[in-house]
Amino acid sequence: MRIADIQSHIDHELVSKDRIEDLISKVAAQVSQDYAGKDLLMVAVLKGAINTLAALSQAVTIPVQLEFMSLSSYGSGTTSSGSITVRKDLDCSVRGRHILIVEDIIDSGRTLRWLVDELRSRGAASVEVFALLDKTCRHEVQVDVKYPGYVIPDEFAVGFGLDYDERYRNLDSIAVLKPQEYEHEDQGEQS
Ligand SMILES: O=P(O)(O)OC[C@H]1O[C@H](OP(=O)(O)OP(=O)(O)O)[C@H](O)[C@@H]1O
Ligand code: HPA
Ligand SMILES: [Mg+2]
Repeated sequence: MRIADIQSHIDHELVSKDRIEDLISKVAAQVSQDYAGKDLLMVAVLKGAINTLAALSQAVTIPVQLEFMSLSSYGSGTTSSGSITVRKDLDCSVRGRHILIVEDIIDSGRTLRWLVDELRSRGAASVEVFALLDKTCRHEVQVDVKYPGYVIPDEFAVGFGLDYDERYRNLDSIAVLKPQEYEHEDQGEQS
């Protein structure tokens, strides 16, 4: 789905499809070089990272293993609940493995902080991060990112895996919705 298909819902584009592809191909080249000859396990944080993982894993030139963990803290709103829910854990042990966490966005940083600490405590040999988007102005905790993505402003983004209330994940670029699209949000609800 493109912005033109849902134009009446979209306020503005933040990152075009071309810029997403450009960044992912550069990161893929670097990852292929950095992990050449190593046994790399890419861990995608579902659901948001689904598109980023698909694109990155196809663009690398080395064999990698793909695993998934489903974490949630936003639910149906635009603010973090502050607590991470594990909806699905990994199917394999990470002990002694080189891990690249693949994320769609760093906002407060809490999801990644939790996951990096968790994988290290499970005995991973190394844990690095690629996140397609980064709202640096909203970080509440510190996270080291080896492969940085695009810095975006403090606006709630959708597309390329990112949702608002489970919608818009299948948009092929990153955009901000019109204000009225967010208006049904219950301000009292922790999502
Ligand atoms: O830096 P943070 O403030 O922790 O926010 C980032 C996380 O929030 C979103 O996940 P969400 O909880 O919406 O789950 P989803 O990926 O299934 O949409 C996003 O996909 C990241 O995983
Ligand atoms: O801007 C965002 N969009 C979608 N999901 C998110 N999770 C944290 N920040 C965001
Ligand atoms: Mg979400």
